[in-house]
Amino acid sequence: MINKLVEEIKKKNAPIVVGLDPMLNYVPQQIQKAAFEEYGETLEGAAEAIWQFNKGIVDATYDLIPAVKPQIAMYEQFGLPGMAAFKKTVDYCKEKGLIVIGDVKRGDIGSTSAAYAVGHLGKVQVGSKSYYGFDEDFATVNPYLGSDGINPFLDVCKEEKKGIFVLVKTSNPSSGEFQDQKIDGKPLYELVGEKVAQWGEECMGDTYSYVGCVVGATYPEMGKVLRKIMPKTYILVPGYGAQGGTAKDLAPYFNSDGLGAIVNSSRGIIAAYKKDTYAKYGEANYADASRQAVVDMIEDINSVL
Ligand SMILES: O=c1ccn([C@@H]2O[C@H](COP(=O)(O)O)[C@@H](O)[C@H]2O)c(=O)[nH]1
Repeated sequence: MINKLVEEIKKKNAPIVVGLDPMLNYVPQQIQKAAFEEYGETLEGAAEAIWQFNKGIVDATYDLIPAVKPQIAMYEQFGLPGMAAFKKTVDYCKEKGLIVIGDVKRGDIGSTSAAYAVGHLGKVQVGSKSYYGFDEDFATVNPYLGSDGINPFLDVCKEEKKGIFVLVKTSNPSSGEFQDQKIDGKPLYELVGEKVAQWGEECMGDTYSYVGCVVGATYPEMGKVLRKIMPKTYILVPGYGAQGGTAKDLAPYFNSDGLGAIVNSSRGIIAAYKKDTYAKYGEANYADASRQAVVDMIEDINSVL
């Protein structure tokens, strides 16, 4: 899957991923109204509304982008109907030829991580049969439990030809509380980066490993150091746009081949119609606003490569 990700990024000349993080207050009134008329103001109604919203955005942008990153928390908040909307979104994006990065941030003791890996990337055995659960192409993984928590994901990735993105330096303001702490003079995020490079060596695609990492756009100096520590690791970069990361910060996340990083924007794309720049589209044409925001983001990122 890492080879396909690289191919699609090159083909579309778009090192970006659209984050499908639907909040109900981003969903235009006409979509909410139709969903609530059918299902009432219920969890089912909310799930239908976010699914229809996502579908509109995917239909308007899939030809421009290589990948999407649905954030599972935004679906989970609506309970089982929300999880069904997550699955529907994953399946629909794959039908449209998009690579799906499940932003699920899993990781636990070995046996539990194995179940997460099977549920999100692999197949679960039921008697003599086996079934895919959510079936994303990549999943984000929290490395805090160490190799025990990562290895089951690597096993499933090898079998299924899928991949993971391991949290190395997250974009949020308090990420330094633990991640920047020094151990024998080295910040923890660097130690995790070294470990990611090591895990990745035995999981190589053609040029990049299918063990990727997450480094926030909001910490460009650290991004520069981490790029060097993990030359063959694809970096998923959240924090562009709504969190303040800018294109000029991002050049050091890429390798000299112009590859090696994929930049995420969620609110900046899916709620573009709420921003002054795209207000002319209006709520009814929210998907057209998202398309224009994607075009602008691609141009912005490519301008620094
Ligand atoms: O370090 C991290 C890791 C994950 N995220 C996730 O990315 C998106 C960002 O959304 P925006 O609206 O573009 O800010 C969201 O799903 C986060 O959970 C992150 O921001 N930082």
